[in-house]
Amino acid sequence: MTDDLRDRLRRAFRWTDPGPPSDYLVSDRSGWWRDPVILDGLGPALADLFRSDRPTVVVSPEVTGFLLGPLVARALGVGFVEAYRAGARRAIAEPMIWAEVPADHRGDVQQLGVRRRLLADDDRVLVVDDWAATGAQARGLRTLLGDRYLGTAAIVDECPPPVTAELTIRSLLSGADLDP
Ligand SMILES: O=P(O)(O)OC[C@H]1O[C@H](OP(=O)(O)OP(=O)(O)O)[C@H](O)[C@@H]1O
Ligand SMILES: Nc1ncnc2[nH]cnc12
Repeated sequence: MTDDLRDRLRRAFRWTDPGPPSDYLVSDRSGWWRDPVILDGLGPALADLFRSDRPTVVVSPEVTGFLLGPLVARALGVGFVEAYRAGARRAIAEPMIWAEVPADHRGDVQQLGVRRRLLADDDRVLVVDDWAATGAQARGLRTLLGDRYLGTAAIVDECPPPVTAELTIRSLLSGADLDP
């Protein structure tokens, strides 16, 4: 089943060329969400990467994580917590836990924050994201979550192997699976 899903993910993915002045290709992941078989399979497939670690909650960074995280949470039978990017919207008028996200694949340093009341000290947190490029979001969320961090489940992981191992990133595809 997971091999079928991997094939489908490869087929539904495209690199797009934004044209000058950009000199790199941009990932187009929209075909993943448009395919009902992929949408149905992603939650359970990502959940299976960490099911034996018994997560009690899923946390994902905005914005694509808000789409994917709840699918995985549902497959695990647990709840979902949003991790907001500082400055992306109006301030949230509640006590938050913030952590710095080191420079990511765009070179941006950001802050991610979650509502404090939604996480218990003994939660076992699975981070879910569509893509791990440098591991910056995973690293920022591990800082934020501390001992509660179990690891990160991603559709694509193109981090260097030591980063993948250090941050316990597990994925359905590697960067090489999507070579242009
Ligand atoms: O490993 P990193 O270097 O942290 O990169 C991974 C992040 O990059 C993407 O976010 P992006 O802001 O490009 O897309 P999104 O707004 O669709 O989530 C992706 O969704 C991850 O959150
Ligand atoms: N959507 C994406 N997120 C992170 N890294 C990427 N590299 C190429 N596309 C990407």
